[in-house]
Amino acid sequence: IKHPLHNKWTLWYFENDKNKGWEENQREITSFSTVEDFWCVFNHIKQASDLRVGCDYSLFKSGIRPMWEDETNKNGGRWLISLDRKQRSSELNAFWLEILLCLIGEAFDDYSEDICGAVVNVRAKGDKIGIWTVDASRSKSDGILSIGEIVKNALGLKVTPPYEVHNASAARVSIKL
Ligand SMILES: CN(C)c1nc(=O)c2c([nH]1)N([C@@H]1O[C@H](COP(=O)(O)OP(=O)(O)O)[C@@H](O)[C@H]1O)CN2C
Repeated sequence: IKHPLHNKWTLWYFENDKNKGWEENQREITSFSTVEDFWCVFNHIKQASDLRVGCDYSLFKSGIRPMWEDETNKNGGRWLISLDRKQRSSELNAFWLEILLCLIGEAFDDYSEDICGAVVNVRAKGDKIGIWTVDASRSKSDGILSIGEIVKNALGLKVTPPYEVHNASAARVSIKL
């Protein structure tokens, strides 16, 4: 029998088609709920480092869309790991796989409930990995800090990455627009 995961997860792919809206460019690839099916999907698709710049992968709990506007994301935020260009060849794929395994393996102990998903952005200016949590308010700060600590240790980061609140990010975009 296959080994069931605690949650069902959905993998999304974002390709930057200028003729379409951002939301239209977010495409659902597939969902899985066993360890074996995770590896089938993961071994079948391109590595993050092989994606064209401007593309993303997102892995979110099924039912949560990989966007700020989703009910479950709208009050949340993300731990944001920004890589420099040379880390694409040396660490991007290893970091992304490590984060995926933390997610499906519920590595955040009793704060795994606060996890929505994770995003990897492949960008010319430097790749990014975001771990999205459900609520950025002070009421969830110990969960956020604990998740950040586990991510920092899992990736062996020397410095603690920043945690960004989505509505600030969304506001920044609207101001920029
Ligand atoms: C529903 N909706 C429109 C919407 N909902 C969203 O949730 C959402 C967006 N739009 N995003 C748009 O992508 C641009 C690049 O962000 P980037 O994170 O790819 O990073 P770069 O600037 O390409 O490095 C953002 O500036 C924003 O325009 C980003 N984003 C998460």
